[in-house]
Amino acid sequence: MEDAITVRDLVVDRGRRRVLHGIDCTVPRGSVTGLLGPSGSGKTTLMRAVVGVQVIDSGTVTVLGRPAGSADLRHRVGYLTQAPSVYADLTVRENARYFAALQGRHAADADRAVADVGLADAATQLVGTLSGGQRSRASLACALVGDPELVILDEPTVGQDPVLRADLWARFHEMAAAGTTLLVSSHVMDEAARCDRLLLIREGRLVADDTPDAIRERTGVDDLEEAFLRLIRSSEAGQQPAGKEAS
Ligand SMILES: Nc1ncnc2c1ncn2[C@@H]1O[C@H](COP(=O)(O)OP(=O)(O)OP(=O)(O)O)[C@@H](O)[C@H]1O
Repeated sequence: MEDAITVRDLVVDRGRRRVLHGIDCTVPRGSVTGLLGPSGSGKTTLMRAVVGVQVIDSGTVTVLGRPAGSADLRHRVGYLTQAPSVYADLTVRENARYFAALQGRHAADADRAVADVGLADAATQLVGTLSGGQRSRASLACALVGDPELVILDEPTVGQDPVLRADLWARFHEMAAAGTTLLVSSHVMDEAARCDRLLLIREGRLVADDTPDAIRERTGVDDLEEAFLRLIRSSEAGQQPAGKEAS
């Protein structure tokens, strides 16, 4: 089956600086792919290119068989940005129902999305009165409410407690098992092990594109943070960066 996302030789400059230096990667359908890397490494920029809101300098980004940003992808791709995009003067439920209506979905779909992110008890609370972590989950509910084929989540678990983080990751895997493709960014390496596949990015270059087990095997360590360090060191030493093609 064709991959959900195919990125070829993607180069992006932002503010006169090269931010992505020729990224090549694929994201298989029906999987949870983690986009991991330090702050400022280019994760958001790559996600913006996939969603089609980033001006690119060269290369191609193909999403669900179409050029990224194509109008017909609008309802097929969900995007959670780092800044919560919900209305502060509406309740959680009203927000979810509003975004559901925009996507031709029903109130029941909205209510399910709210429950899925653990906000059922806060459904009637104004978003403006929520904690940061709750607001981010309200935004997540709105990104998921249309049941998109591809979901791009920029650091969805920041500010969540460990139980909620575990619940959210379980929900992501349920969605993947039902056929949804998820690309999830994080700079917390302990989330890497929760992903089916990993894209490791550093300073705008891909350091690895593989499964967690393959990365462990290649580097000879179980801890993915240590594995990531070894991959960086070997790429800095001029060796072939680890990746699918290199294996
Ligand atoms: N609008 C902008 N103008 C100029 N430079 C930008 C702009 N947005 C981002 N950058 C730069 O591009 C680089 C990559 O940023 P990006 O937001 O993609 O990183 P990130 O990996 O998502 O970081 P974080 O984990 O902190 O969100 C950084 O050096 C950042 O300073």
